[in-house]
Amino acid sequence: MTDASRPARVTRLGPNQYGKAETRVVRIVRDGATHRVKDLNVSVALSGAMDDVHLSGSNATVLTTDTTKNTVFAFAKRHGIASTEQFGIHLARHFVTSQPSIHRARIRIEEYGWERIAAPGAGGGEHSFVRTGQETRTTEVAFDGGGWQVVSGLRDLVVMNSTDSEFWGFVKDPYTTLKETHDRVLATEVTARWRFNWTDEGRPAPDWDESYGQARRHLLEAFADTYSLSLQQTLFAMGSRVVENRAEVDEVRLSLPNKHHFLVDLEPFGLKNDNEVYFAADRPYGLIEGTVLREGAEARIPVTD
Ligand SMILES: O=c1[nH]c(=O)c2[nH]c(=O)[nH]c2[nH]1
Repeated sequence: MTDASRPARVTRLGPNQYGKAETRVVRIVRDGATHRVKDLNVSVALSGAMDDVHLSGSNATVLTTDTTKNTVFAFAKRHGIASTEQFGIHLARHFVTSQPSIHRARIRIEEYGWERIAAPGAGGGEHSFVRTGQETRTTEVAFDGGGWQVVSGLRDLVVMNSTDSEFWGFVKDPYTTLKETHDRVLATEVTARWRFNWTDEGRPAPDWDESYGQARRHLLEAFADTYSLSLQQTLFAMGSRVVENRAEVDEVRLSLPNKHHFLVDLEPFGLKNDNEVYFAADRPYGLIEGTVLREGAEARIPVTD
């Protein structure tokens, strides 16, 4: 076929990545009779010289997704799981430095918490656990052979203030029916991600577990301390509290569904509702999202995911 008679190419390959998603690994550390549990959900995404596998079907540059899953399990034994961040760093470094075709690795990790059951019987406190019903800890580590980006966070952290929340002074148009309120319930389910300014292994890494615990504490304390005139204002206060108190964090991205609590009309029953009985609606919900940045820092956490 001559060039002139060859049909014009209408497609080309755009950005791509691959890897095993959601490898569930549980690592038990047996310190005598006292056991510790790390329970993770690890997703690996690799990218690099992967044109041929898409365009010609040659798999010569492909480290299989099955291998990436096996590596997660092997590294849980070989390196242990000191923290989600440290585990992600081990994995990302391994994939990028051991395979010439892999130029970038992104490791997402969710951690599910387990608490000891303090039963009076023998051994209960040492090897029996109950899943913490609260939040899930999250981490995303990205490495391109040069710099690191670590974004940690949490999701499903449900919080409520039963007062100290008002909402008034908003736009009224022909469709507005919402009543102004000077005392409402403010409840949300926090998804937070925060970006560390640590980018290279020449510098000491933060103490990941300490950082997580403190960031979580600051989010909760700011939620509780803020006399709220809107969930947007509370969002900014929560993100600011983390950035102001944690020098290792430059950016906090928050997604806060407004879990509306509507006062129930009890008049038909001859009862007065003095801010006591609410209908907790599950949908629709207002969705308040925003990023808080350290002065001079750039927004790098994606707005939508
Ligand atoms: O804190 C709030 N922010 C809003 O933007 C909003 N909109 C709304 O209906 N209720 C609320 N509450």
